[in-house]
Amino acid sequence: MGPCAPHPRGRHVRKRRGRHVGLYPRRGRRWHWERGVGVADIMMLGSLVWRRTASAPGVLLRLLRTRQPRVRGASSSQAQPQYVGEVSWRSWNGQQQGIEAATWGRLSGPEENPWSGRWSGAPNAAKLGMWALASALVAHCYSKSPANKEAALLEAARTNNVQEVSRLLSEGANVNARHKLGWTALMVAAISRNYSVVQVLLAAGADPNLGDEFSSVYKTAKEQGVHSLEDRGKDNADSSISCQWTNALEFRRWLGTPTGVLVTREDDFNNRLNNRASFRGCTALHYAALADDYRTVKELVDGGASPLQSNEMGHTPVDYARDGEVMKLLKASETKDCMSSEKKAFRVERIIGEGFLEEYQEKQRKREAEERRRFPLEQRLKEHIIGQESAIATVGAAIRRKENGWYDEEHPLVFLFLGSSGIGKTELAKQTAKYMHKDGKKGFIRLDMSEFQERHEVAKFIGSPPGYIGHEEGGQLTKKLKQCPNAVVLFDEVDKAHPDVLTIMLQLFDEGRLTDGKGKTIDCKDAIFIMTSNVASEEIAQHALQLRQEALEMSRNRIAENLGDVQLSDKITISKNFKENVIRPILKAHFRRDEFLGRINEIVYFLPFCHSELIQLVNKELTFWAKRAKQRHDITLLWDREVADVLVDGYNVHYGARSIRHEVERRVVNQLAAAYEQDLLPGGCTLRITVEDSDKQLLKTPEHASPQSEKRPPKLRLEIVDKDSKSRKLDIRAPLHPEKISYTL
Ligand SMILES: Nc1ncnc2c1ncn2[C@@H]1O[C@H](COP(=O)(O)OP(=O)(O)OP(=O)(O)O)[C@@H](O)[C@H]1O
Repeated sequence: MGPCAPHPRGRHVRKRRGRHVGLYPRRGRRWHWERGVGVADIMMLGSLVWRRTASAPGVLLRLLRTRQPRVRGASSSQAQPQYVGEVSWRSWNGQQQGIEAATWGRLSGPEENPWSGRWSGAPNAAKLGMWALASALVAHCYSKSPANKEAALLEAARTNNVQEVSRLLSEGANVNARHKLGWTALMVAAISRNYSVVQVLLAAGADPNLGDEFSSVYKTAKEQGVHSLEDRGKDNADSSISCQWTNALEFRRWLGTPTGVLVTREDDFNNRLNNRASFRGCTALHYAALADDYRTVKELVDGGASPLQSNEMGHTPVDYARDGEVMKLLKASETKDCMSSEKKAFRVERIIGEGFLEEYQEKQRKREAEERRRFPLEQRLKEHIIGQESAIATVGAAIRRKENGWYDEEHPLVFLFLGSSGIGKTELAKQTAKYMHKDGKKGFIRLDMSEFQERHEVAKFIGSPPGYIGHEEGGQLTKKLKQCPNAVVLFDEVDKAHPDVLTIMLQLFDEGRLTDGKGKTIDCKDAIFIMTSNVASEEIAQHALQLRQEALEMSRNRIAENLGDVQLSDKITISKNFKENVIRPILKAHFRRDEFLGRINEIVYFLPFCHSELIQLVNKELTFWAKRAKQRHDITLLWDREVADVLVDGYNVHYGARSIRHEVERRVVNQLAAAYEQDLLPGGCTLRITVEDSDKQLLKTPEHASPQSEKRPPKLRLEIVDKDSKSRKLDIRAPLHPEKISYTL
């Protein structure tokens, strides 16, 4: 590498000085070194060296060797730079890199660079001492930072630096550590076709069945609250030299400035993948198949990667393989999948034999049964659904029967979920699908039955017969069921469907199969069908509220009578009598056929929320906004216990959890947005939501039932918590009356 062209001087350059101090990004990933070395330069060199850990000592030594004494007397008028020396090393991307040291007259004068004056007067020993100190600092930082080891491991895996990978692993780098966007070193090595790195990583215990947490560029950017693309406009606003863009970007990355998700994915992982596609759940084997690299695929399969593992889209590695050797290998290993998750054995004997598949499936079944025992479905559902315990128990029990083989194999499971809007019917169906099909999207089919209200819309459901318009398209249900015959199928608002559609559904529930417009029969006895309806929701809600009231009064009476051991319980059960004498006649009148109701395995009742469940819902909503505030604006959001008591007042039995969400948006998020707009929220501040002191009294009245509280609900206000834990009220102006009224809801 020869001396590079000096940086052009002149006004244009002068304008840019503020951004590029000391080391100047140049075409071809080279960097200038200016003679007037200052603290900023040393820090930048430190950052540079830190990122290229393997060659750090070499860089510094060579740098010290090549440094020459400054040419005395150089002034800003002496424009010609003098070449001093250069250093080069293998960089993080395997390319030759270099620092070229040159003297620049423009910067050597003390009037332009105050540091240079000090440097020129300092003895050589002091300069060397400074360098030694800088290198010691860098080495210290490097040796202390475990995260850095992992970052270096990812980088070495990408650049096929086997020695560096081995060194880092021997120094204790976590072989399964993830990049901050979600992939592991094994995935990087697989997509980069670096099979020898794959070998080393597997031998060191890398788990070949970990799934990527990166989805698509846009989704990941949204999840992480990061920009999906680099902010080109801002960075290049005053740049007229297009060739500097790439290097300026890398310059920022070296300095730790956040870059966009797209750039990070392309630079740190691979730049040949479609950035719109979703990669969540892709294992190293998926990536090796995508890279079409036989040796890496073989290493991974031999090392215990499961060819049966699906990603979030439900695709296994073979779905990504091209026809040829890789495809053959994956297909062969699908039948003799040697995965052993218990032992994490990375060199597994190839077991070829007729009974292997059955043996593997039996093992898999046992593993799943064990997992179910340890972490039952009900428990998982309760993590996402507040209240609705009897609905969760009913669904959980039916699915347990099915999973353990205690069910009628000839018919699919059919549920009817009844209850008012926004109380978790759809959510329960979604979570059940997630449980049954892990993250596979195809495992959940949702059809809005209000789209099938007319007789002619039957064709949309199962597809038109030959000769009719839309025959080729197929039906909405049949098309999806074909892809996943054991899916969880949600028929939303089934009461709105045309009777002819109900007839088809009856056939489906009864026989467990369906014939589409093309005459093809789909067997779906293993599917789970869930219908939801708001029919009779008013009756159910009124009955539940009445039961709750009775239970409350009973408890109060017992307390008044001084009977010990009184427990206030919100749990109520809908009686069989009510179901038979009130609900069934309503359903019968609506669906007009007994046989349809007869094919439903379980009618599941969803009840209005009680007070404690409402408090949980409010806290869930506030937690959601607190996370957002932290991620997007670096604001810590806290709230007093009484705030939840105030917000539950927004509950409307007809809109369920949605009414709570809207109340939180109206009374809290509106205030936050207004305060933010009025620049009252400094970054990194702590905010507390409280009830106005004067209104706290209102909350002490049971259920806020006093005539006064009916007129005016207690007000909520925002306070900023200072470092000394003192709070001060925010004076937010109401947007409609910017001058006069304070905004307290
Ligand atoms: N019991 C609950 N626990 C937690 N969140 C809930 C609960 N019920 C509803 N939600 C939330 O409220 C929203 C609406 O819920 P969902 O779609 O399940 O309502 P639904 O009962 O199916 O009503 P609809 O008939 O109007 O569709 C969802 O975002 C859901 O997360």
